[in-house]
Amino acid sequence: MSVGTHPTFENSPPGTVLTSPPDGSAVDRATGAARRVVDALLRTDRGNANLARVAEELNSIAEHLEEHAPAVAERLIDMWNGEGVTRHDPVTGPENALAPPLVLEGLPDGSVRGTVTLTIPYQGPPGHVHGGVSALLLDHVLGVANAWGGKAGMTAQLSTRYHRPTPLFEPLTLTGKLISVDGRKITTAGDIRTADGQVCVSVEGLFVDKSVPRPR
Ligand SMILES: CCCCCCCC(=O)SCCNC(=O)CCNC(=O)[C@H](O)C(C)(C)COP(=O)(O)OP(=O)(O)OC[C@H]1O[C@@H](n2cnc3c(N)ncnc32)[C@H](O)[C@@H]1OP(=O)(O)O
Repeated sequence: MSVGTHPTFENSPPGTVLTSPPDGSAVDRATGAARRVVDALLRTDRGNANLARVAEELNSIAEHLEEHAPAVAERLIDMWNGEGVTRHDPVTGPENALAPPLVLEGLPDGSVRGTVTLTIPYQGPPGHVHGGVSALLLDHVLGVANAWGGKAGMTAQLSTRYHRPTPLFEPLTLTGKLISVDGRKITTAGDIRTADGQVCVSVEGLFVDKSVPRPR
């Protein structure tokens, strides 16, 4: 799949931001607030006497948003309108409260890199990141690395090795790089490291040059 107007390491300066950073718009600020709510709900005292009222208020906010939501088909067209850098995906999307969100930059050697600190909503083992969350983040990082490398595709296989538990509450650096292209098959590798360089998770992905058509 051609990467169209996507920046690549051959046509763009090092440090090019490859994801959509939060831009201070109302939707980004609302999404940031929703992330705080998810985190705070997990942290607040279970006996917090105001939780019944919190439930009522959050349901009222959800009803307001639903009342203003166009048909899903229409929203999907709108979401996929543009140059292809998404604002809604669950890893980098500033409009998606499930996304940490991770910001990725392109490096001159063809790799991509981003740093993120994950908190309780992403917990698996006590005090550490859920393995599925690590795989989700790395799958996306590899996808962005493919685009930066000049050849995008869909994940066919993601082989994940968990070297040591990945800590919450500390900056983690995620990297990915397109390694080779063989016909329609793209091999890409990446990892998650702690600030002192310890590898917690490494992945190798096989991507196949194919895409799902954008909604119109
Ligand atoms: C910038 C945004 C970043 C976003 C990153 C997010 C990435 C994603 O999450 S993508 C979503 C998850 N992935 C999917 O849903 C993919 C679902 N699967 C499919 O659509 C297809 O099966 C797909 C694309 C993997 C293969 O497509 P298809 O056209 O059927 O390929 P096919 O002709 O069978 O195979 C092509 C080659 O790949 C190989 N291959 C295909 N699948 C696999 C596999 N799972 N394991 C090993 N080899 C495979 C085949 O053997 C073949 O090799 P060769 O050319 O040497 O004979």
